[in-house]
Amino acid sequence: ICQEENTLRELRIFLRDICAKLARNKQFFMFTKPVDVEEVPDYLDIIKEPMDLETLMSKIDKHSYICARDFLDDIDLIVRNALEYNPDKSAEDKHIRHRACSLRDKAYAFIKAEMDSDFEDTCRDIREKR
Ligand SMILES: CC(=O)c1nc(NC(=O)[C@H]2CNCCN2)sc1-c1cc(O)cc(O)c1
Repeated sequence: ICQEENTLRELRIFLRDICAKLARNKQFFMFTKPVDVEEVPDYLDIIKEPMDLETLMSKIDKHSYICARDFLDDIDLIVRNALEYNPDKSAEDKHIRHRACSLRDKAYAFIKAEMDSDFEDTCRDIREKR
């Protein structure tokens, strides 16, 4: 169990670093905080499960993720929400969809580049046992 806690601590450190790098990227500014209903009044009528990078970071601290897959599922939620809320052919919607796809690709690339697969396998085993 102690070894498991060490593994999960290492995972949290790793995920915080990735989350911080994504949040620092100016391109992803609109994904960094919960959508402000003042700015975007109809957002919660369309998007039932909002997600953003600040919420992701607080979920790391609450030990919500025990493998990279769970973290990437919330990244995918940010992306899915942006694609659903911005479906139009307009330049603005296309731009936001492009940024969302770029966020997903960068997140997956960071995980792949910095996480060796047997570390993720170890995390998956811990998840299976819980
Ligand atoms: C994150 C997101 O999905 C988002 N989408 C928007 N789309 C639009 O405004 C499109 C929708 N189609 C019609 C033309 N306007 S604004 C917006 C947003 C931007 C911010 O600076 C902060 C924030 O919290 C949310």
